[in-house]
Amino acid sequence: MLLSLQGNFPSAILALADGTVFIGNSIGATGTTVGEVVFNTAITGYQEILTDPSYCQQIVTLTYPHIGNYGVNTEDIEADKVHAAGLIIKDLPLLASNFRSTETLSQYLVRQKTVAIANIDTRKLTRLLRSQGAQNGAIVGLAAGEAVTQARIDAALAAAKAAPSMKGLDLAKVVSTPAAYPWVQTEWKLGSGYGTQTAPRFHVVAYDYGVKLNILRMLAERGCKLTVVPAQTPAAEVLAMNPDGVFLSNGPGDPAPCDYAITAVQQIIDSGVPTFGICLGHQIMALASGAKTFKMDNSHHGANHPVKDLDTGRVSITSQNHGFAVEMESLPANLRPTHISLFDGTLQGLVRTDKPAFCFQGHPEASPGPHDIAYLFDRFTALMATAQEKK
Ligand SMILES: NC(=O)CC[C@H](N)C(=O)O
Repeated sequence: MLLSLQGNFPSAILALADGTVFIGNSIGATGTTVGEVVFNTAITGYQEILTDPSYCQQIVTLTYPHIGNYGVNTEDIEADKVHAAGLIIKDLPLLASNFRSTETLSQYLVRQKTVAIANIDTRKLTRLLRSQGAQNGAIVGLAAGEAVTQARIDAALAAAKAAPSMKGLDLAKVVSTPAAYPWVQTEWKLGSGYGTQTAPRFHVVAYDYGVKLNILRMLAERGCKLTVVPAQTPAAEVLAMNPDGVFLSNGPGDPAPCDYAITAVQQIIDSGVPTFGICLGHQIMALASGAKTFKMDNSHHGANHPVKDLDTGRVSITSQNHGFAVEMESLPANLRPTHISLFDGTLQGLVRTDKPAFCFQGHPEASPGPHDIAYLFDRFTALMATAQEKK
């Protein structure tokens, strides 16, 4: 299979900022892409990972060695396009087979103009990233017939070294929707596909910092009709919609420079409207409450991360995708930790003790991943139900 893959696909170069070079095969678009190289340990869900807007300006390595075997379909998307800056895999099976598949991973990557490399030692790459921390890289996908030359390798290395650091980058406003839109689509079910929320109990305004669609679907499934608004929408505009709750989405980049979001979230929480944040939304809620965030040495990307609920002792296996985290030591008196990672002890969940607001660092919407911690969505609807009773 390896020989056949090499025969059918042009060459590609992966260069890291530290000077490491891998040569493999181009299985996506031709051209050069740069970004922060991270590894994700999920075994399935490559289409959801590629379309997750939180991967903007990141090149994703999948540690599972066979990627592409069930093809690509029109439904398993977390946004309307691929957001990852590039893809690195070991082996692309030559046969894609699934009843929902409409094209192969390689065809999809070409159509989405995503540069991708296969057939490199992803275990070696992962060990390098794991021991030295995340670093920038470049993939060069060559055209058929083009040879890997020293000049091309040098150009790839130069591109990797010139890529901007993720620290200090505000990408939420880059990927956010340009205009507000309504959302009523519910979760996917075998046999009927996605459904529609026709009898909503709550109106939720969702800040789109790069929202994964399955979050919106899981809220709609639980009785919410949503209005998704651009990242820079002022709090006054959101509160004027008289929402039952406000949701703060996941998103790419560093949360610290997102001053517009931090200010708006401060005002929203102060107003007393129930608020729930996921991932970047969790980090923004923490910053808006006076805590600090930092860039982690070893970021979390996978679908098997154990997280402990400090209130109940319950351990959930969770989906994760973050490179920044909230500093435990920086928590003000009105922010109480509710969840921690059992991998490295970092903070995973927070609740405001003075307001109906809470947040989670991982991904309760999974997609891909387990649904152990979906109970957080029910916690949000319960908060909104309590607030409605008081009205
Ligand atoms: N998935 C997310 O929302 C990621 C949040 C942030 N960009 C981080 O890397 O930590």
